Amino acid sequence: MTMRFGVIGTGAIGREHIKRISNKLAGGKIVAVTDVNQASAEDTLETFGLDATVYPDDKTLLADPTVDAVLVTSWGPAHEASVLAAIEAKKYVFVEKPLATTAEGCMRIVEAEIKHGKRLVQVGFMRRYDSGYVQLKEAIENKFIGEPLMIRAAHRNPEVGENYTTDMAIHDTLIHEIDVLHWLVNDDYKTVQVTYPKKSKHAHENLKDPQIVTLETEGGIVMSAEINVNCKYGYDIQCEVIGEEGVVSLPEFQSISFRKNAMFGTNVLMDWKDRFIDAYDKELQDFMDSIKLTGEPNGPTSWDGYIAAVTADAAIKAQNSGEKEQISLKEKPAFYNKQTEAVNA
Ligand SMILES: NC(=O)C1=CN([C@@H]2O[C@H](COP(=O)(O)OP(=O)(O)OC[C@H]3O[C@@H](n4cnc5c(N)ncnc54)[C@H](O)[C@@H]3O)[C@@H](O)[C@H]2O)C=CC1
Ligand SMILES: O=C1[C@@H](O)[C@H](O)[C@@H](O)[C@H](O)[C@H]1O
Repeated sequence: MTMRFGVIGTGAIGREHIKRISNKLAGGKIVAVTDVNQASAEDTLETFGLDATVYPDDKTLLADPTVDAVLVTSWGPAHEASVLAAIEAKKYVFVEKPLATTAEGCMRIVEAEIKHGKRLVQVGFMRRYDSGYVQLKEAIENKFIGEPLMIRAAHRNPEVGENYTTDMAIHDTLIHEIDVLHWLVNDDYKTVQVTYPKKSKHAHENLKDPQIVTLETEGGIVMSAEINVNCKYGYDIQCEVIGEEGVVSLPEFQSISFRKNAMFGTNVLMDWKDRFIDAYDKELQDFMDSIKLTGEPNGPTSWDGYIAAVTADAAIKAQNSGEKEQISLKEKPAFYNKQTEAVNA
């Protein structure tokens, strides 16, 4: 059976997902779109050849009985209201990060989902579907490097606009490391601290860039993540896990090597859209397939969105205090333990 999607937010990533569902993945179809910029929503019909209805807002789109699931790809501050409305309408939801911009907002979604009684929501933490990170996790779980002790990560963007602020380094950029690093080692965060190296001359006046975020887990693993969003040379994601018996590293993005003009080299990507293209495909294919198979999505949960929000809040506090800040999570509801057991069974 085809899953009929409504799309809330037809900007950069909304369009990427429309394209992959329409042209690349199996079992999905876009039947409805909306955007506060109505012209953008209308434009997707022609650009992607969609046979879809354009709605004025998320509420009217959700009232369409032909919509089985929604993609929430609007701006972060709009996510919570659309996700809660989708749960109320009993529709499946694939929501881009962040699930909500506050921990309290994420908790409202968790509570609504639990009240509904089965999982409806998947959060777009696509790195969990990237084959490089999956291989790292397998190596850690197979004890290939013994117990993991430390992680060194880097998240580098070529440049950011004037509207990118110091706290966005945490809730827009580091949020991917926050999600994937604790998942890799299956441990909970305990503390976070932020330090600022010498400022890059490419960072605009009010932006502190680069930043070093140090996360410590309950099990004592120390993770150092460099956020460097004006590195100029490319979009570069690094991750090295240092264990008692060895070290494993995230593979470089595959590209041809070249010999030319007395140089030997390889290309570095410039755009986030290309780096995790397979992972974006896999997360949405899994969303559709697992709902068809089990009636519930199988990927990152609302609880994962809550963990990321609490950790990001503590990291923003640490940006301002310069101190080591505590990360305090509420107890995980049994509802999400049950889901994890079912997935692992
Ligand atoms: N997983 C990933 O790697 C990435 C995730 N994202 C996330 O996806 C979301 C969207 O990001 P972009 O596409 O880059 O932003 P964008 O600014 O290109 O697009 C956002 C769109 O949402 C629309 N919008 C805003 N409020 C709305 C509302 N209440 N209802 C309907 N439409 C609304 C805007 O008019 C705009 O067209 C963000 O939360 C961002 O963090 C973005 C890029 C990569
Ligand atoms: O999610 C993303 C963007 O919103 C963010 O701005 C970038 O820094 C990330 O690399 C990208 O994956």
